[in-house]
Amino acid sequence: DLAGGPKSNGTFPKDFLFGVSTAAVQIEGAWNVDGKSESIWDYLIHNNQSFVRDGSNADVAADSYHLYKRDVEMVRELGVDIYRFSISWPRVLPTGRTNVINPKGIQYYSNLIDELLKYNITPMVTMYHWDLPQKLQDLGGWTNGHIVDYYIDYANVLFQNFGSRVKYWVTFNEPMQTCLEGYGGTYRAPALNRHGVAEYLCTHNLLKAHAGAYHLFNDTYRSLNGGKIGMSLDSNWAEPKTNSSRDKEAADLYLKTHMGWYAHPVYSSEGNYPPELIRLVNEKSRKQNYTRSRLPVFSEAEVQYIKGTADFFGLNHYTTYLLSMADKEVGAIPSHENDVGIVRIQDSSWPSRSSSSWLKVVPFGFRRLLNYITKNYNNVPIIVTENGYADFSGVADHARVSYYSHYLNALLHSIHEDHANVQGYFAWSLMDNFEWDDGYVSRFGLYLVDFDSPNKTRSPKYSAKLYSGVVATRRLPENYDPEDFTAFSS
Ligand SMILES: O=S(=O)(O)CCCN1CCN(CCO[C@@H]2O[C@H](CO)[C@@H](O)[C@H](O)[C@H]2O)CC1
Repeated sequence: DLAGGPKSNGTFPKDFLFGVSTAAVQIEGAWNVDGKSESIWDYLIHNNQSFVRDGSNADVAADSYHLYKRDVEMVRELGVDIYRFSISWPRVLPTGRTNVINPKGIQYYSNLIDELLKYNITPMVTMYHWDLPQKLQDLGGWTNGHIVDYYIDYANVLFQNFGSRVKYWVTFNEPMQTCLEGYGGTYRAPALNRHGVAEYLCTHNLLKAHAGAYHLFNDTYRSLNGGKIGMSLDSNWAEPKTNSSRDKEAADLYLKTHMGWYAHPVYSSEGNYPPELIRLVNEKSRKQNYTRSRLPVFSEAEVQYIKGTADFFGLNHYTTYLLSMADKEVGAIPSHENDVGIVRIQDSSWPSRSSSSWLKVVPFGFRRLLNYITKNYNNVPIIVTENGYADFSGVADHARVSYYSHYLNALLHSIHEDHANVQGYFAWSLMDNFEWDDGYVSRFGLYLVDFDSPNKTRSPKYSAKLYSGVVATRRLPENYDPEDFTAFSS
């Protein structure tokens, strides 16, 4: 049964935070306007025409750099409490370093924050949503240990300029996408593809950078301004392919070596990388004649420095996979995939019809993942910072209405029956935007964007009405049926 349970008659608590999310590269445009320098995404897309499915780029995107007041108006129309957007490092620090602080970059984000506060909407800032300044990538980017200090200096500029008005901070959006797919693969910028080595160096430095920003916030800014800081991790739910103990082991190992790769060092009571990952990479490295493991080692001091560096667990969730242990070598040698040795598929019976081929509709997976996090990370406060559905376009988005209804129903069960400490939920995304390698083909917005119109006209889809209704009433629509997946049948 796909549903996350029967129709919940629970309601969302009064103080439950409903929000909506976006990211700089995907909405702002103005890629080289008013002093902004090139990000690794500008560089990748401009130099690899075939990278984006529709040959498009993010040079203008939804032009939010100029249209942010319309964006805030949409946030108001949805009636949500909080708006999660990201700050572009190369827009604020064009050299990547603090020797040049771009006043027009600071001004843009200051204007956006003031516009939100004017209408009593709480800003949530994602400090890094994949857009490293290219000038820092030229120095090795996240594989260069000095990036830790460069990021902490960048964080300090944000806390100094916006800390009195911003109360929710996310240090990194989906670090695994940056490291595993960007440094260990070609799916994300900088598409370095040094699998087996660079994804581990990237993660090692990124976790130190995250901890450095947390301690700076905690030691210097929290007493001044209050506020909360965390990280947003992306995770699929991992269901065993069969009931065999090996498949159950595979599902558990997947969560430990993907989400846990970042969650164990920060949110577990022991800290450090998950023991399973340490063992697997050590064994493979030895067989491959490396003198030392390809997984860098945290000193005991570093383990303690990184442990506990978050006030909440940010979770980005979309879909579910079926897991089994590989019975032969998988992936490139060396690679994280080969080190872990797991095979993941999706059940062909799961409803999809999404423009994003990986997005299958599996509400029970959301409930089980929230349960898993609650059980394995000491009932940590969870904020779902992204959840949503992609289609090819149109305002009569019945599939997206159904997706949100099913996932919000699963969330209600997770809160009321499973007692997960979920404090907020953000829909991805406020509007259609640049969906990375999918360009403008795959659309996630609650608002449709007409990218051909000069004003990038935004219009509410049916799902905007669904979502604003849930926010206002704190419950699902009366006519919601958890067994109804007809919206996904082609
Ligand atoms: O099975 S495959 O390996 O062939 C492809 C699976 C890739 N998924 C894609 C979604 N991603 C997290 C989503 O990524 C997030 O969600 C949004 C929608 O994508 C993005 O627009 C956001 O910027 C991003 O934060 C996790 C990995």
